[in-house]
Amino acid sequence: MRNFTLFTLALALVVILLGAFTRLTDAGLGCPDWPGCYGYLVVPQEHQHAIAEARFPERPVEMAKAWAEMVHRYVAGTLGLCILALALMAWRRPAAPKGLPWLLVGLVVFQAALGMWTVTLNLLPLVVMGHLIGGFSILALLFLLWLRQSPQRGPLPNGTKPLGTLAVVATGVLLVQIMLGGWTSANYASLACTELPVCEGDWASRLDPEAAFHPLPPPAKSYEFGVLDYPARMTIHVSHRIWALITALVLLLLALRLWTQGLRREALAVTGVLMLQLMLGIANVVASLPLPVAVAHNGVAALLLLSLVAVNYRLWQRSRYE
Ligand code: HEM
Repeated sequence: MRNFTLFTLALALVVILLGAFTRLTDAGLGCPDWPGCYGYLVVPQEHQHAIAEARFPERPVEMAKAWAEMVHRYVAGTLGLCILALALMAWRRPAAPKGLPWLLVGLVVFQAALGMWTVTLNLLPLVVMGHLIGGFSILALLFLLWLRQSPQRGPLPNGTKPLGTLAVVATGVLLVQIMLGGWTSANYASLACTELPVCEGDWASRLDPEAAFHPLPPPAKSYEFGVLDYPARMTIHVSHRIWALITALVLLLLALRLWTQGLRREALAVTGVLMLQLMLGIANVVASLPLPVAVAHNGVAALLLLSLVAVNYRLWQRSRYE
């Protein structure tokens, strides 16, 4: 079951990367219906285009986008089945964790509903960001499930006790940063500031937090390419940058404390992945969001979250020795 959990974890990472690819290639509405594609089980063939376009006249078939969307759905469906299989395996094994696999089943069902609403609500930013967070939560919990089946590591060095709280705070700070990233992407605010390190123009006097963080944007037929005006998008972008600074400081403090307490492997993992993520974020801005960089920025955010799950697990597992 441990190996199958690892396989499912890897599959979840693939689904997250496919989701980022779909979002970043503007293929989220590549199939305007759900769960089918223009009413078909697979992407409509050339000879079916006329019928497909009669069903959805406002959305001519674009094969590349439809394929991106459907591949994401098929692989996500496979992930859902693997999670269900994990829950059934755990149920039959007396020593296996029981609650976590079924929590994952519930989450993956909700995630499928969010995937449906992403399409039916025409990329409403709250749903798009929620779908991203759902994916990250599934990944983090699968990793936790794998850790719980892994051999126990030795007792912690003395003095690491207070680090547990710092690790939880750092995870909270990182989650806010991931949400802000998802909000940046879902509101098409990625290119609202093009200069570094500070946004161009009189940005500070034009901030509009109310419009930027209102959960529901002004009603629109579709939210593809964003509906917020420039000050709101710029505010979202700037917030993601400023919170990145706070995240970096908190995570570096955690890494420093881990290092001095002898947990060097954990300290190096957090620092290394954080540095990579910051470089990818900066490259996003400098090079105007190249697709591979933007997809990698999403994937490395997921890895950063996993590094903190590992740190928390290590620090809090001490209760088993006490
Ligand atoms: C700890 C640091 C950071 C984390 C965890 C993080 C995380 C994220 C996440 C999860 C997304 C959403 C990606 C998606 O929807 O596919 C995102 C988007 C973005 N991030 Fe970051 N980020 C960090 C730092 C930065 C920095 C320092 C910059 C620039 C200076 C930056 C620029 C961007 C941009 C432009 C986007 C939008 C890309 C898009 O449209 O997909 N990020 N970030």
